[in-house]
Amino acid sequence: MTNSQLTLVQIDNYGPWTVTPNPRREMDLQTLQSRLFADLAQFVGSRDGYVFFTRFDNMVAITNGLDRADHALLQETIGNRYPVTISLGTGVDEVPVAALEAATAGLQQAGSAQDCDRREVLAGKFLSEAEQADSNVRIAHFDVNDATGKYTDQLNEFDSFIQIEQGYATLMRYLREEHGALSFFVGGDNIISVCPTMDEADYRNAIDHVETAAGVELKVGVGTASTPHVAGMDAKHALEECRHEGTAVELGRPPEEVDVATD
Ligand SMILES: Nc1nc2c(ncn2[C@@H]2O[C@H](COP(=O)(O)OP(=O)(O)OP(=O)(O)O)[C@@H](O)[C@H]2O)c(=O)[nH]1
Repeated sequence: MTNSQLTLVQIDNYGPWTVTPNPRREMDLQTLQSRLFADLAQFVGSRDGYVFFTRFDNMVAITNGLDRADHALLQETIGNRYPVTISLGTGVDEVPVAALEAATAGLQQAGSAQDCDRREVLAGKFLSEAEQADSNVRIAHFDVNDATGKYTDQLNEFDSFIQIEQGYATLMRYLREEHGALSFFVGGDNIISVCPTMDEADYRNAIDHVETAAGVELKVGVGTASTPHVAGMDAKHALEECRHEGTAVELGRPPEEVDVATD
């Protein structure tokens, strides 16, 4: 079955820290945030998960394949190396937004993001070993058609950015509202979504909606597997098939074929 295990990563009491004893230099905060994201990407990615920077003070990870001990180790290693600590909330559901709601509830029940005594909370449900073996996560990798020719080589960077961001904003809202899928901008013209069970027409409707509402043309490759990395790789291969065939939507291979592949 499709089952997403999502983790909300929240920097503890970060707002007050950024201004104590005085407001800190903005580029120092940006350095800390991007290094923390890089360390999370390394830790989660090496265990075949995905993490997205979202607002940097709060980040969202897809953690199918990572258990409670992995999460506790992540908190320990960040706490040892950074001037801030992180709380982690987890949730599991067929519908990604429901998994994130559950993950969020665990942290919100433990206190506010800005409580000075709420630190390193680890709350929520994890897939059991048996559930992990029986579950698949679905990754959709969206890409703007000919972003280089239409935007990068034609417009200044800010106007290109507006186009890409408008496409992203339209897609993220549509998939969230229609399907409970969660979409994340990952750089360039790429958006990665964690999705519940959706068919080809659902993806096509999403792409049509973005073209009509924002004037941005997308294509998408979809992968389904036991971990985000394996599902995401199959999505990338499916996207290459879109490029090759000139199609807008390619659903990858069935999970039983994807999970035994070595790429
Ligand atoms: N995060 C991420 N970014 C990528 C990936 N592939 C390409 N990009 C980014 O996307 C930008 C545009 O590359 P493409 O999407 O290949 O180029 P395009 O001009 O849109 O051409 P087509 O996609 O073939 O229509 C690159 O400069 C990269 O920044 C990827 O797999 N992941």
